[in-house]
Amino acid sequence: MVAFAAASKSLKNPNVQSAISHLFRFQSARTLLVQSVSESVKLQKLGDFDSGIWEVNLERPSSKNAIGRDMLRGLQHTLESVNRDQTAKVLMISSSVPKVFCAGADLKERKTMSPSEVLDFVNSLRSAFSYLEALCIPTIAVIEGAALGGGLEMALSCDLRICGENALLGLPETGLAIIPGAGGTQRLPRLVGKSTAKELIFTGRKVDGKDALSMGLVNHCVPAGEAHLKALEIARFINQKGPVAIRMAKRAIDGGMEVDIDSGLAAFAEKRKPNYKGR
Ligand SMILES: CC(C)(COP(=O)([O-])OP(=O)([O-])OC[C@H]1O[C@@H](n2cnc3c(N)ncnc32)[C@H](O)[C@@H]1OP(=O)([O-])[O-])[C@@H](O)C(=O)NCCC(=O)NCCSC(=O)C[C@@](C)(O)CC(=O)[O-]
Repeated sequence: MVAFAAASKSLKNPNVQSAISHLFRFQSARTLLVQSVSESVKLQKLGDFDSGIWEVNLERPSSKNAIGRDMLRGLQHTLESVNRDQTAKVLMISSSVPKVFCAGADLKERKTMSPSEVLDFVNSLRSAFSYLEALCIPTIAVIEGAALGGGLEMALSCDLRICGENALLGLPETGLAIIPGAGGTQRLPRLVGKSTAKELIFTGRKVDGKDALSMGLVNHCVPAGEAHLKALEIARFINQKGPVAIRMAKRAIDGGMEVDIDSGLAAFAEKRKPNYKGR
């Protein structure tokens, strides 16, 4: 009884609380379930106190996670199952291929496609990224290494981006005589400003993690190899909050950014979608 009282007293000590939260922060996550949606896309659900944190893992080493038709289907099915399941609270998107997040569209497969097949593919990729952006729960892209072309466009569709210092981010499409067709021309300027986005897209320049942080392209840049840990730390903070409040906050921010502030607040207060004026 005396020992119990002493233990509960020490639990109230701020130093002990801080040590516990430090331990909690660095405790590695336990994966409870791995679902293989396609050969190159795996869905992991973390367990124990991380229950609610889900992770999409890109795993196509032969092409540095370049997205072809099969991988795109896997991604679409995965995102749909995440959106359907009320137990999912936060989604991380990461790569199990060293030194790369995603190399963009599969350019080898592209060579085998007819012009109309290319058009269909790019439309589907764009829709998949819009679906990702509109997912009802927060999403975090975990970027170690290259996130290029469609790979960066996927990360831009997430709510947060965490990268390692070794990251290489860019939209090199104009060098291939195409444009970033999966939303990069729209999402990059909204994040870093019109002029910086134009410079990056016109020149195809690739930036490292530190530069990406300084231009607001990522939320955090951490030492190489630590992006996953940082993302998990943030996912854990989100996971402790009220899930309905988090979903509503995401809707309010995303919906409100499209309209002027008064319309955004009115729509939120009346629990309706904003009335968009004009096109
Ligand atoms: C990622 C690094 C830095 C790794 O650089 P690295 O580690 O030096 O690896 P690598 O360059 O030796 O590549 C390893 C293997 O991955 C393949 N690979 C690599 N990337 C792709 C790809 N995209 N498509 C298909 N295969 C790819 C590459 O061909 C090679 O295959 P192998 O020769 O061993 O058989 C380098 O490989 C690289 O720079 N890749 C190209 C990145 C790029 O240009 N991405 C833009 C693609 S276009 C796009 O995304 C268009 C889009 C989505 O916006 C709109 C649209 O669809 O039209």
